[in-house]
Amino acid sequence: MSLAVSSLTLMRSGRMIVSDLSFALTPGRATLLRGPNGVGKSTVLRAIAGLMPIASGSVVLNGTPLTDRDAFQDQVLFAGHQDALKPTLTVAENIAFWAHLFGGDVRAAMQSFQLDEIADRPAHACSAGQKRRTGLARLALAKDRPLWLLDEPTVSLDQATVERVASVIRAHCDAGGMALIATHIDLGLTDADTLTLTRPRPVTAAEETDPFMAGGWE
Ligand SMILES: Nc1ncnc2c1ncn2[C@@H]1O[C@H](COP(=O)(O)OP(=O)(O)OP(=O)(O)O)[C@@H](O)[C@H]1O
Repeated sequence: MSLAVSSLTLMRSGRMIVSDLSFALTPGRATLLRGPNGVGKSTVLRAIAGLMPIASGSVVLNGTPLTDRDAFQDQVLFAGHQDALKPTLTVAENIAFWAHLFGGDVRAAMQSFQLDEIADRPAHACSAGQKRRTGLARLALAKDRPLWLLDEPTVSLDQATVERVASVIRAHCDAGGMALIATHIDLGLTDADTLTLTRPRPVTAAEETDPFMAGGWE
């Protein structure tokens, strides 16, 4: 059980964002993905989640390559900047919807993120923090997915909920899971590993005119 990322290169709109990145995650460990704004943290998480193409390199999770799309993604939970809520559905309905996808216990997920009080509120009528808590209830549903990819999971959350999220991540890792977390906020995961991204070298004139690179993907 592991995630192995080898020589990963990622492009956005013809610009090289990440160059030749290699790292491995081992079961039972959380890794904080660090680096300044715009360095590519979300890009790395989205690429591993299969949400954007990779230019070169390989990503293998528990022996399954990223290119084996369904088998790979069945092992991954991605929680991005957006809360992925359906605005007209209530909080409870949104969580029930995800439970169809991930399995898990809707009531326990709601309790875990203290959502009972707002269970019947349409998502569009929730505050930013309530939306985020609802979105994070996916963590309680997707316990069986070994790899969690979390992009700034605690933005808009109060301190108590930040600690709650940290304890859910800790429990996931204690059960043998892996988590890769981009965050500018201290989650209190004192024993987590750290992976710091730095900017790739500037794009050369030759690369600028290369038709493959100039094409872009977005
Ligand atoms: N949709 C897009 N199309 C093209 N380029 C993009 C797109 N989204 C982001 N980028 C660029 O990709 C680079 C990496 O962005 P990314 O969001 O991965 O950074 P980040 O490290 O997560 O930043 P932050 O800490 O601000 O969240 C940035 O230079 C950004 O301008």
